[in-house]
Amino acid sequence: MIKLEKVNISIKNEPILKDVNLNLENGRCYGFVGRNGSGKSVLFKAISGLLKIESGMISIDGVEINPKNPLKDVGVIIESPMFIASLSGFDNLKCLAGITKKISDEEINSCLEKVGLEEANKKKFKNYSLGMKQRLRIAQAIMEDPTIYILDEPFNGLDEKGVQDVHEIILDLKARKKMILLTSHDDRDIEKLNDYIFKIENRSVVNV
Ligand SMILES: Nc1ncnc2c1ncn2[C@@H]1O[C@H](COP(=O)(O)OP(=O)(O)OP(=O)(O)O)[C@@H](O)[C@H]1O
Repeated sequence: MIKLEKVNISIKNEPILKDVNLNLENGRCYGFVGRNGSGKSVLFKAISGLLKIESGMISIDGVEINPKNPLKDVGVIIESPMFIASLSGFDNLKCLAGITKKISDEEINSCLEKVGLEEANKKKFKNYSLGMKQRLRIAQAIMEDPTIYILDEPFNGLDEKGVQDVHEIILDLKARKKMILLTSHDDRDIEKLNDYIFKIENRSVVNV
């Protein structure tokens, strides 16, 4: 379980989130909504351990998460990962998979297939369209089959088929009892996929 207790976050002395308390359990999908700039990405970065909080505590199963001890076993889409422009989609994923050496080439290919990039996986990343880049980010987040998924706007730039593919991927993750944190500006994604919805408003996170 991921727990946030009285979490306060400021960036450059500007308070962004105040007194956030959350209990996030395995096997659930949590949707976060809120206006542009309300703090969704900042919250996701803090939960991932990519950002230092001002006060309070973020923990997983009792162990503190912070930039010195970031969340592990997690697939993250927050900022653009550093894909290499001159490499194909497959080679980019192979490079990243090489860090942990957990998965085979076949598993990478099956992931590319899941996100609908089987045809394009030999094209260089620099020649990918916006939607293809987003599909590759999703493949990268799911490829090692982590337990937790932190997906900030995973539907950005996707066409209708792409949105449908990612819905199916998320429903499959839910069926396999993964924890998913999700943001989307489209209420249809949020309503279809999430068990719980939180709104970020006036620096607070409230139940919807
Ligand atoms: N690196 C940064 N430096 C300064 N301010 C920042 C930085 N990152 C985020 N912020 C500020 O934190 C606030 C929350 O930003 P955040 O990106 O979390 O919003 P969001 O809810 O994800 O918005 P959107 O829906 O547009 O993606 C904004 O006021 C933003 O300007």
